[in-house]
Order: sequence, then structure tokens, then C-alpha cells
Amino acid sequence: MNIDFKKSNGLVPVIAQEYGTNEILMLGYMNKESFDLTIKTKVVHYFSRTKNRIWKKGESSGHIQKLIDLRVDCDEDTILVIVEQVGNTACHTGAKSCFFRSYLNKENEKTIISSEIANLPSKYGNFLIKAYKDCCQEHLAIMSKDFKDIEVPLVRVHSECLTGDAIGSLKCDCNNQLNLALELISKEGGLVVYHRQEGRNIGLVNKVNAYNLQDQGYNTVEANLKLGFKEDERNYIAVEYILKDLGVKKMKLITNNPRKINFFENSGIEIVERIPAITKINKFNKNYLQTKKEQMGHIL
Ligand SMILES: Nc1nc2c(ncn2[C@@H]2O[C@H](COP(=O)(O)OP(=O)(O)OP(=O)(O)O)[C@@H](O)[C@H]2O)c(=O)[nH]1
Ligand SMILES: [Mg+2]
Ligand SMILES: [Zn+2]
Repeated sequence: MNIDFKKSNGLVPVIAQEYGTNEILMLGYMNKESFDLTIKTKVVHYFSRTKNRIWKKGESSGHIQKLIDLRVDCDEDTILVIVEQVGNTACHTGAKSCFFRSYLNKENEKTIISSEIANLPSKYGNFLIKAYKDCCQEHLAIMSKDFKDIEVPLVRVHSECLTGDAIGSLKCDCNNQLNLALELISKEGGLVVYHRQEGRNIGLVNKVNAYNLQDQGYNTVEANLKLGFKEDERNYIAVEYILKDLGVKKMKLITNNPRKINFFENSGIEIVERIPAITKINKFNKNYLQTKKEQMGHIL
């Protein structure tokens, strides 16, 4: 396989895509030298047209791109690099992807698509479900059958915790909170948004690395920071879209987290009441909950 560096005066466009999520992160250029450096070091080096020199992506921010695969297109004049994006940030603005704005849709608004509504009988009762897909994840809205008739429904926005929700991990309170929310909406009517931003949006691999650091004595906040993330990397853009799509104008939000409340206060959806999501403490999640209270401001 050859790469046609001659076609555009020694430079070839390079699309960077995140391994795992397939998210498009950025477009850059490579000359032969930066290409060779990338292959040799397994860290992506571009040729910066602005700086007019070889540019190791993340050289000053630390947000380097570890090379997982490099593909060449059919006529060998465009490169696709599949990368692990360190720090979850490819864009100099702090956004994950440089393509965070939409020209067709409202500025800064992400394009979100959705499914039809279907029935979901469950051990909690009979629900309706509707799935959504944004740039990065698929999410699920779980509604009680009478949801549309309730003026101020109970709403739980639950971030994905595979270890807790599916495996029953005792390190956190996620599984219990999810059960509590599903029981409540089944009884009183309402909605659970299952928000697939795993591990406060650092993803599963990074969360397990954070757990490894916690095994070594770091707390949940310190572990995130040590891995180069903020304590909480979540955003609720998709959730706001989902709530508005389902016609929620007022809600009783089930949460202990002041950040979630702040977000929705600026979204135009009124929080009429906060319903605490307090569940059983055990010896494995005691310190985790203590840290959330002391360092993340959770109302516990
Ligand atoms: N990075 C990281 N994420 C964690 C850890 N433990 C749990 N999580 C994630 O934390 C998130 C918890 O989600 P939620 O329960 O919806 O949010 P919350 O901040 O606890 O707020 P409320 O439960 O609403 O009070 C999930 O995405 C979990 O996967 C951890 O030690 N490190
Ligand atoms: Mg929680
Ligand atoms: Zn959890």
C-alpha cells in the first residue's frame, strides 16, 4: 500500500476516529515525515498547516492520540487513524470532537435521532420505551403507561453503571437507585431516562482503571483526576432533548446531585420538587458516598 503524498503538495488529509465509539474527532494533515513518526511511535503526529511544522497532537495539552489502527482509502490519498483519545478531548476548545456544532441544526445542538415507542413489560410493571441516539451513545426513555397524562411526572435521569446496574456491584449505589426509580415510576407514574454516559462519561475502560486506583487507596474523585479527567465529565444535552421530546415541562426530579439540578434549572424545564434517591449504605460503598457528599456536594 502506498500513500499518495504528491497529489496535494506533500500533504494527505487524516480523519481521526475514536476507537470503540467510532466518533469522528478531528481532521488533520500528514506529510511523509509525520506519517513515519506516527507509525514508529504509535502516537499520532500531524503536519500543522498553521504552525508549518510537525505537530504531535497533545504536545502541550497532554491530550495525545494513541494509534490503534491506520487505514488508507481506496485511491490512497486519505488516511483514517483510529485512536484512543487521551483526556477524552480532541478539540482545543475542550470539546471531545472538533465537530461539536451543527450547521443545519441550531448552533451547538447535537443531532439526535429516535425510535418509535414500544411496550416493555417488566418485573416492575408495564412500561413504554423509546430509544434515542446522539453522536456518541444510545439512550433509553422508560415511561409508565400513564406518563403522558401526568402534568408533573416523577423523573429519574440515571447514568449508566454497567458494573452496578447489570452485575450488582456493591461499590456504588447505582443499582439500588435504578430499582428505586423504576419502582417509583411504576407506582406513581413517570419517566426514567437511562443515560448511557458510563462512569460519569469516562467510559468503562477508564472507570475500571479508576477502580484499580481506588483499590490503591485513591477516592472516586482523586482517581478521575489522576487519569486526566474532571471529577464528572457528564453533560445532559441528550437528556434535555429527550425530556422536551416527551413533552416534559415540569418534573419532580429524583436525585441527590446538585449538578443535575443546576443543569435543568437552565434548560427551561421546571423542577417543582426534588425527590431524594437515598438507598442502603454498605461497607463497600460507604467511602464512595462519603466522598460524593464531601467533595461533589451530593445531598446525602
Ligand atoms: N468515574 C467513576 N464513575 C463512577 C464511579 N462509581 C460510579 N460511577 C458512575 O457514576 C454515575 C452515577 O450516575 P447517577 O447515579 O445517575 O448520578 P449521581 O451523580 O450519582 O447522582 P444521583 O444519583 O442522581 O444523586 C454512573 O455513570 C456510574 O457509572 C467511580 O468510582 N468512578
Ligand atoms: Mg447516583
Ligand atoms: Zn455505579
